Amino acid sequence: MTAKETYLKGCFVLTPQVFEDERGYFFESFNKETFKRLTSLNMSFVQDNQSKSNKGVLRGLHFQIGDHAQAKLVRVLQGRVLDVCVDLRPDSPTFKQHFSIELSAKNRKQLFVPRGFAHGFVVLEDATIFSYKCDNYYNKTSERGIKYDDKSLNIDWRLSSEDIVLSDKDTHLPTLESYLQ
Ligand SMILES: Cc1cn([C@H]2C[C@H](O)[C@@H](COP(=O)(O)OP(=O)(O)O[C@H]3O[C@@H](C)C(=O)[C@@H](O)[C@H]3O)O2)c(=O)[nH]c1=O
Repeated sequence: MTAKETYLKGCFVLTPQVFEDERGYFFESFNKETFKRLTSLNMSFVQDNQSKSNKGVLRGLHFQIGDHAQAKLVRVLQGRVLDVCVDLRPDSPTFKQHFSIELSAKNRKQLFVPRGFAHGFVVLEDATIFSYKCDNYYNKTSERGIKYDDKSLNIDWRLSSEDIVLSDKDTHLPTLESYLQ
């Protein structure tokens, strides 16, 4: 496994070491000790989530607030996404800046999204299976979000808005400016 910190402090891209042989492949998708050695973070993940979506589905930008804030370790088991996280830590030098990366079953990359970030992804292939670990439990009343096409964030989602499929909830998310007020 290798880990590279992005320009957003505490946000890492991880790439596992893959062992291939005549049977197929093997890799450690998460190892608490290795993760700690590479990132200096002693994570205790408590919930694993999985979702399946077709091309064009965009989930995000989501986060939980207060004591229910979540760090997430995200990856793709099948297919391909463009994954995006936004630094919403008011005291961070990169407040309101975002990082995006293609995650796929092929590249096996993982993104570690710290607490205090919004997170979302757009699916680039049908039947994409997305999987993530969270260090805090789901709490419905603490859920918040920012609209994916927020003008001030100016995220390049690669797909045009006509090709993007949102949940009803995600259609009605506020802009960053109105959320911060
Ligand atoms: C996130 C979540 C949802 N649910 C339920 C609520 C709802 O009925 C159904 C679908 O939920 P959502 O529409 O919120 O699912 P989704 O839009 O996939 O939400 C996820 O998006 C990505 C980008 C994230 O970063 C995640 O943290 C999470 O917010 O699943 C849980 O039971 N546990 C959970 O942890």
